[in-house]
Amino acid sequence: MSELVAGVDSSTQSTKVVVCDAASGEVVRTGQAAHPDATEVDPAEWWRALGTAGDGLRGDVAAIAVAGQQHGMVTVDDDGEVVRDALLWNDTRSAGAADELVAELGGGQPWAEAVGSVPLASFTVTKLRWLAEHEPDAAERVARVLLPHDWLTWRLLGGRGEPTTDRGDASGTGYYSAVDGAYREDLLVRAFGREVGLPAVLGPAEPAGRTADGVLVAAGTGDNMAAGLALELADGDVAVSLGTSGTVFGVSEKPVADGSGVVAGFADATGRYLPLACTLNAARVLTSTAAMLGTDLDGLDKLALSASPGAGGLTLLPYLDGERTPNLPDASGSLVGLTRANMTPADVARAAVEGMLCGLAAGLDALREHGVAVRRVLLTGGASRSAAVRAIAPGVFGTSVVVPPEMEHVAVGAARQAAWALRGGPEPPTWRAHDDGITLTPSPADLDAGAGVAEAHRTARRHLHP
Ligand SMILES: Nc1ncnc2c1ncn2[C@@H]1O[C@H](COP(=O)(O)OP(=O)(O)O)[C@@H](O)[C@H]1O
Ligand SMILES: O=C(CO)[C@@H](O)[C@H](O)COP(=O)(O)O
Repeated sequence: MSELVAGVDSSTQSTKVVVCDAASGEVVRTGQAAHPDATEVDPAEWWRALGTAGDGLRGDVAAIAVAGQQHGMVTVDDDGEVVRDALLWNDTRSAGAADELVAELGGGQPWAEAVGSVPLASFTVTKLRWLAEHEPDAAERVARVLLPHDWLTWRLLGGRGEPTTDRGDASGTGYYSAVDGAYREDLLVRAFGREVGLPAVLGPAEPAGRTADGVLVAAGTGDNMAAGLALELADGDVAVSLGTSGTVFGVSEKPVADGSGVVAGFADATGRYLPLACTLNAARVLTSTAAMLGTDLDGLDKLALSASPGAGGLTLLPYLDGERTPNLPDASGSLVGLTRANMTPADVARAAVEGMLCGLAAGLDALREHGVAVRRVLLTGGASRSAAVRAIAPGVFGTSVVVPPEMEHVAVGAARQAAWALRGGPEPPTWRAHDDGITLTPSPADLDAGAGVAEAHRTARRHLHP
């Protein structure tokens, strides 16, 4: 056994920690702790969760990296104290600020060209505008703005020195150009009204420092970027992550600049780009539907799989928490096409799984339109464990779906980055010794049914949200 490295996934619902062999990537132990269920959270809760999930980290780990939920606004004052609870990526209160900022620059395309993405309510830059407008006293006290992974990385270093970030997570702020490798402080000032301290952007294998115990702390990154590192995405591979958010992303050598805002032009954690489409409603559509039907997730799977494709004509637009793609922050969900025949637990369960997947299929189409090759989809995130998701996804996505071996990909990607920082060199260590997982290939009947389901979803969406 070579040295050990730790990877942290501080995502929306929980913190997961994995400890891996630095040479092979073999996972030797894991831990997990829940986060509060809210869209604004005291960052101290993440630190507490890291302490619980990482219990046992001490002593034998040579390096660590933190991957965090993207976009969250963590504000700190001159003493390094948190000014207010962090506003998370799924907090939509800054939707009005997003509209203002887009209008001020003359539309989405100038933003996409400046920083890769059109700022929607998720993006940090819109949260800063909201803070300046709605909480001027708090805004006054802000000395620095950090992302969740930046703040946790800084805490690991004891709050000493200047905070750091990486190109991947910085690309989700709305005030960093991954193409130029530079902050667009003019856009931050436009949003917030004044300058504010920003973390230094580290290179992919550049360490942030060492903990008081001498553990090397790598740059860290955003959670989707870390999943990309773990999945070792190659040309033609597209990841679909089904966590709190649903994300669809691939890795590309060239940046995208989608002025419609559907595809965000993020950077990855290796120096390339990570075009990504994101929905606000993924795994929790299934938990909420299961709860409504008085069953658990296994029960929901059984019900969904007992119904026919298309759920007897029932379509769920699952905008339960508003929606980001399409940009409908104030939307609510709709069940369309109810009849006496399909008003059954089985059809409702099926419509929930199909509706969630259709949002991601639309993201997949948008990625294709922006030149991302889609030869197969790799499933990750909590809801990728669902038997119904695995059965229905190949038809709805219209392509082969790979279910990689069970592991926490975000945390493993962070661990791989930690191993890279430890070893150095131009490329991360090769960890793909493990097998590729299960490949699910859609039959012609699955493809037909999936196309019908996606069309019904599009029709319902056009009708209800023209
Ligand atoms: N077998 C399953 N079927 C459906 N959903 C599942 C299953 N197992 C876990 N989940 C869901 O996955 C979600 C957690 O996934 P995760 O990727 O960790 O989310 P996040 O990164 O947003 O915190 C939870 O909502 C949980 O209910
Ligand atoms: O905002 C995005 C992507 O742009 C989200 O994907 C967040 O990064 C949160 O991820 P999960 O906690 O849902 O995995």
